[in-house]
Parts: sequence; C-alpha cells; structure tokens
Amino acid sequence: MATDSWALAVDKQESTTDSVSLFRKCFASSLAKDKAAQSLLNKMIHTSLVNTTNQVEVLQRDPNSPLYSVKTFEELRLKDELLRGVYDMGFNRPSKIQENALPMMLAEPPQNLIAQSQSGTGKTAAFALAMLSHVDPANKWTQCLCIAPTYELALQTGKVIEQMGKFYPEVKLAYAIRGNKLDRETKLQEQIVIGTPGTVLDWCSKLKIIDPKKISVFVLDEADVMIATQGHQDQSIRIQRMLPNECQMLLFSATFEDSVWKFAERVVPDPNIIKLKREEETLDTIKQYYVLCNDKDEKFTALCNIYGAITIAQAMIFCHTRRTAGWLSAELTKEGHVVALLSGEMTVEQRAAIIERFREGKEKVLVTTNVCSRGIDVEQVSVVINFDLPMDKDGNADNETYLHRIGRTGRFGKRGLAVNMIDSKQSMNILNQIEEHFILLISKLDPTESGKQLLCSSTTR
Ligand SMILES: Nc1ncnc2c1ncn2[C@@H]1O[C@H](COP(=O)(O)OP(=O)(O)OP(=O)(O)O)[C@@H](O)[C@H]1O
Repeated sequence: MATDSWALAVDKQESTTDSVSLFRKCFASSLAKDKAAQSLLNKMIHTSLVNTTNQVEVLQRDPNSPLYSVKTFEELRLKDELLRGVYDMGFNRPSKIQENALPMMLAEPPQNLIAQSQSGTGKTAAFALAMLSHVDPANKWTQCLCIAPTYELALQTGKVIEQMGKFYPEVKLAYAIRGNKLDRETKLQEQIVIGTPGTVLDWCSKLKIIDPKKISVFVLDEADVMIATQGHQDQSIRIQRMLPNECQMLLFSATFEDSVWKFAERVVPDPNIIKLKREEETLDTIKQYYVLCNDKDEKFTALCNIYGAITIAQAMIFCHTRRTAGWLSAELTKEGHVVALLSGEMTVEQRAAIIERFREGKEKVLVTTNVCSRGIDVEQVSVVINFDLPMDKDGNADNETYLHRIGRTGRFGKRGLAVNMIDSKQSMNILNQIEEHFILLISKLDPTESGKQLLCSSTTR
C-alpha cells in the first residue's frame, strides 16, 4: 500500500465506515493537504531568512549540560567542508533560532530537542547542519533519518541538505519517497535518508534496507503538519520506537498547539525545548473604517470609489470564498484595474509565483481568500480591504484572523489602513464583535465621499 496516501486508506475503508465518519476523514485529509501545501508554499517563497527581532525562549534544558548560545558559525567548530557549505549558501551568522538550537544539536553527548519557530526562520538549515555534522562518512550505512509529511516537503528539505553538503561529497543522501523502489536485498550505503513516514517505515521494517538500530540522529520535521494526518502520526511513532535509546531525537514545528506538544513529548524523550517568542501584534497604528452597503454589488461600487485611494500603496482584498474572490477580480479587471488573484485552485508553484510578483510590486492589488494569504508578510501591505469580514464556522467574528490580516508588530509600528465592507445585519454584528474584542471604534466612511476621506487619511498617515 502507498502508505503516504490518505486517499487510498479512505477508499479501502469505504465499505465498512459509515458516511459521517467517512466525511470526517475526507475533511481531515483535505485539511492535512492544505496544511502541507501551505508549508510547501512558505518554503518556496522564503528565499531568504524571515527578518525577526523576536527572542528565543529556552523553556527547558538539560541541567547537567553547560549549553551556550553562539553568535558565529566558527564557534560551532564545524568541519571545514561544512563551514564552506554554510558560507556558500550566503549565511554570514546564525539566525535567532540557530544561535540556541545548533549548540544543543551539536553537543556531546547528544541532546534531544523540540524547537518551534515560525516558517522561514532557519530550522531546516539548522537540522541539515546537525545531521551532516554527526555523520561518519567512512561508515557506509544510514546514520541519520529525517521524516517530512509529504513527498514535496521531503524533496525541499533534501535540497537544503545537498546544498549544505556540497563540499562534503563523501556523505550521500537517499530519498525514501514514493516511486523510489528498492529491493529487499539492497543495503543502503547513503548515510542520510530523508523521506515520508510510510516509505521510511517500509525501508526500516518491511524491506529492512535501513537498520534502525544504527541510526544516531532522527529528525521529525514539520510536526504540526505531520500530526494533521493520523496515519503519519502513528507511523512516526512506530519508526521512533525502532531506534536505539541513545539516538538523538530532534523535532521541529512552525506552530505549537496542544496536540503538537502531546505528540512531541511522545516522540522526544527528555527534550531541551526552545521556542521563538511571538511578537505582539497591535492594531494601534491602523486606521480602521467601515462602509455600509446593501449587497455585494454595492460593495463593488464602493470599492471602485475608493480604488484610487487604496492603490497609492499596496493593497490586499480579502473575500470569504474562492468564488467571490474570482468574481471580484474579474469585475475589477473589467473596470480596467490590474489586479492579481491568489486562489486555492492554483498549484503551489502558481501561488508562489503570484506572491513573488506581488512582493516585487508588479501588481499593487491582490485579491485573495484567507486560506491563501498566510505566506504573505503583511508588513509590506499598507491597505487591507475586508470585502468580507472574517468569521468562524459559527458565523461569529474571527478576531484572530482580523488581527492577522491587518495587525502590525508594535516594534515596526508601520501605519496602515483597513476598510471593512458591511452588507448585512450579520456583517454589522461581526464588526461590532471586533470592536468589542479589540476595544476600538471603527469609523464609518461615507460611500460617496469615501475616496476623498481615505485620501485625506492616507496623506495624514
Ligand atoms: N543563518 C542564516 N543566514 C541567512 N539565511 C539563512 C540562514 N539560515 C537559513 N537561511 C535561509 O533562510 C530561508 C529559510 O530557512 P529555512 O528553510 O531553514 O527555514 P525554516 O524555519 O525551516 O522554514 P520552514 O518552516 O518554512 O521550512 C532559506 O532560504 C535559508 O536558506
């Protein structure tokens, strides 16, 4: 069985499962796919380190080890081949998370680690370096095992390991992913294996081409995405149980909900724990307005009225559904406006290309749904239009999403403008809930005068 494929697992159970639980499974599966696609997208668009002023919190560390944090790669006493690889990748100094994580990962005796920091902060580069450092190239068997939630994510991570190990050709890497069929008799000589949990499990247990007892470093990447698929969670735990007690366990995640913690604690015994502190977002520097309309068409007219004012800077327009986003971008285009549309139907590559163009300022306006927008750094966007207000599945205000769309980190304090479009009692209700939650007053814009009003407020910003 293609063990990474949820779809297959669901198909097989169809005859024995009732329709409700089948629906739940399909829903969970599509959520997991969304998470994995988002994660891949983040990787593809973060061509450089995400600039973060956040501090790393060391939540737990082995009291017996004198661990320290480093400010330079030299302090880590890396092999020359690896230091050359690091500099060749354009890294001058360790990122915030790497400052603390690298000494823990390279320590003797090996230290287990659970690390959380947002996407693009240098986690992959950190554990790639740790695996390459621990390998003994004279030994022609697998010593480091890394699992990622999907085929594409495994390939992305593999690329980083290959790049970093460019000047260390004695170390070889194999991909345990679907399509890479190996015979039972094969004895894998590659020292590092990266793959998806199902195939890695097959290689360790069924085919026995990896001897799990010889693994000295086990990395579980993207734990939050991994646990979105129950099958992957179980497979990861089964792999971990085959490894020797002295094997170093490293787990990385971009987010840390309770479910991720629970999973992390099962997979990583006696961990050091580090976390990048989240910077507080604030709405203080954002001028917020609302426009009262009767329906979608009136909202469109109101949007056209303010269009001149909003395109002074870069703007993002949020819709609740893909359908509305598609309709809106088509209507704006008909009016002669140049807009980009970011939609869930697109492939990850197409989405990454659109985000890149928007980043470069090739388009000033981006129409999108919430799901697609996570990879965009809102700091660069100074106008946000909520064509539809963010709401949760029960129809209440989704305050967190509102904050995420328009919030700015206090430290940067850049000013911005947000316009909320109201077309029903329900959306007015949501607006009131948002005002109450954030303790603020959102001013009303006169639909006919709104363009002028906004222009005034953007020049006084
Ligand atoms: N010390 C560094 N100096 C400069 N650039 C770095 C450094 N470490 C990593 N990078 C670069 O920053 C980008 C993000 O790094 P990386 O992919 O390791 O982050 P990540 O936290 O693993 O992100 P994700 O969760 O999306 O995988 C990459 O382009 C990487 O090459």
